[in-house]
Amino acid sequence: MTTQTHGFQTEVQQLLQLMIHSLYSNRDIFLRELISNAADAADKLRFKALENADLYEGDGDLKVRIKADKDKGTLTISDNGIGMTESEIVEHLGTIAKSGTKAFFQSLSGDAAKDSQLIGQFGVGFYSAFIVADTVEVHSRAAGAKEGVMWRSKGEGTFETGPSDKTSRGTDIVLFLKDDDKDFLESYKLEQVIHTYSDHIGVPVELYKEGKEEGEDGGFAPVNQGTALWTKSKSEVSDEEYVSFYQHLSHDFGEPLTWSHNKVEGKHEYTSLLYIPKNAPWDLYQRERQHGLKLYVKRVFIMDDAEVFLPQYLRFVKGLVDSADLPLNVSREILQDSKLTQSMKGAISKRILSMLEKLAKDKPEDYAGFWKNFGAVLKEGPAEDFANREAIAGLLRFNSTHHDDTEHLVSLDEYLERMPEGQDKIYYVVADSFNAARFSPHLEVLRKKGFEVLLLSERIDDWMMSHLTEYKGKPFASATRGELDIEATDEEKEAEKAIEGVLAKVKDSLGDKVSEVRFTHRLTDSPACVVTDEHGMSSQMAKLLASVGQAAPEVKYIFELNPEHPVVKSLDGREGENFEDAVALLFEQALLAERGSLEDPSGFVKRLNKLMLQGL
Ligand SMILES: Nc1ncnc2c1ncn2[C@@H]1O[C@H](COP(=O)(O)OP(=O)(O)OP(=O)(O)O)[C@@H](O)[C@H]1O
Repeated sequence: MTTQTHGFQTEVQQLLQLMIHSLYSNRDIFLRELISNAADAADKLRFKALENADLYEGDGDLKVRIKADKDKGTLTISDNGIGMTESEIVEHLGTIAKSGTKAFFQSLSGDAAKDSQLIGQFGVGFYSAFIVADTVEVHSRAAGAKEGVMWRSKGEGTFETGPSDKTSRGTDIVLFLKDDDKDFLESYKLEQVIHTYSDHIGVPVELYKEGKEEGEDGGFAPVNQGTALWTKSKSEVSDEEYVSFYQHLSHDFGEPLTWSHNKVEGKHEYTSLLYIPKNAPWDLYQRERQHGLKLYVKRVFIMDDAEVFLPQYLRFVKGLVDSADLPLNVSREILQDSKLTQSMKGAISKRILSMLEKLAKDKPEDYAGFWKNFGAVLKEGPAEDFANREAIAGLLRFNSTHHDDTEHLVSLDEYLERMPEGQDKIYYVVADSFNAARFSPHLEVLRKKGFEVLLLSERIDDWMMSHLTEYKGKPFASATRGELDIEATDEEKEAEKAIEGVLAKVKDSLGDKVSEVRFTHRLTDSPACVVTDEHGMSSQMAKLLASVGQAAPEVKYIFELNPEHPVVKSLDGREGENFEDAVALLFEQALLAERGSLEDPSGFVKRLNKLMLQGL
């Protein structure tokens, strides 16, 4: 083997120039790239050795070793993986073997900030060594080869190759660090970076410890554990290990409620490890809060908080995904546009929902705890995740007229199970508080018929219900919106007939304040109520909009009268001011029950006092 000088492919020269300037603020990544290459070299050897175990040459204990030499100012990253032959080293470390490389370089703008982003996405690989080194020397001996090969470059257009005296299998990458980057000779710095990037990669990473006796381990001590926990099969991992891994992953001191560990094979290949925490983090409702899964690609850590794998309404989930299909240099931007990520997100969402279903079924008490902490977040689900609406609905919990207290919650399945014959809808009411919902006049007839009504009073509820149309084939029906579709009895019809003329007079009296006046059968004890149109804006939605400072159109109510109520019946005989006052009072009490407040409370009080005086 002779010593030779080679020119880098034009694109490599461009990459080197751009990268050194634009990636300096992320200089740590060189270590990730080189460790990841070393781990890949181990993986490749393992794969080849499946067919030819001789390639191990008696050394199957694959690892990565990192040694800093302060006297020489060098940092060496060594592996005993597959190694490279002379022709391989010239090809791999002299060119960029990626399709679209030319077009990529043409797309660069010359603006360092923009380009650094693009270069980061492109992937810098081995060449990132030049971010911190002014000279890089590689010594490699390929598995099965007799001779070693040397590669050396200053990263300026050319590189040299020649014989190397390396006899052991694998590759040593020797970085002659620039003066400004000598901090990478310090073990604390190395340990920190190695921990961040390779804590759970499948190959042990060892660091040379100064002053440690050079025994059998040659002075090296492990920095990472060398086994990616999620790569083990479920049966190999104990509950304690899952819990401690959760704590490591989430920085949560507590224990998770449950977890799910899955290897997916087939069209896409990935492993996911997903945890449901027991406690909500303090910033769960802060919009700018980071959330997402840790992303690994082939066991190499890529990024924290990869939010693309989790919908917002499942943002409390902690965990990781390890993909075999994504490229190592994948960026957030690429993930965002990738079909693969979208399909993984879909599958992961389903997985989490079924994990919650299982928890609800097997450990209802734990599920109740989960609901208390995260229920309000899950309620965002029907609006965000159309495809999984039914599954999400099945996980929702409600107060209902069945228990008539705030303590007991019911699921939709329980509701359906109890549904009496003749009932074909799931009735609910949304009000400002539990009691306002519970005592809402709109429920009177439903209660009388023995129909259960879900009582909702959280801010998000009205918005959530507007995204739920049915569950297991049964439509949802708001007790306060639209018609109730409950057939009137003969007596009710007669009562209506008797005071038919009243409707038009009441409408005249109220004018624009209401959109319509009609008789209703939803009331038994109350004389009147207001309802909103099936498609119109509800009181709660209007309040929600107002609370976030948005202009809400005025809610136009339909005023409904109970034809069997004596006060309503009495309208027929009233005239003039007496009639006007009675109508106004009926309307105002209906508004009070619906909204809890009036626009003109003093007018209401005056009318009420007048009525009391008459009664004295
Ligand atoms: N430690 C090593 N042992 C054996 N081969 C190596 C080693 N480091 C690099 N190589 C070879 O050099 C090639 C180029 O490495 P480089 O890091 O530039 O790109 P890559 O690993 O293919 O892609 P990327 O890093 O963008 O995922 C590798 O594909 C591999 O064949």
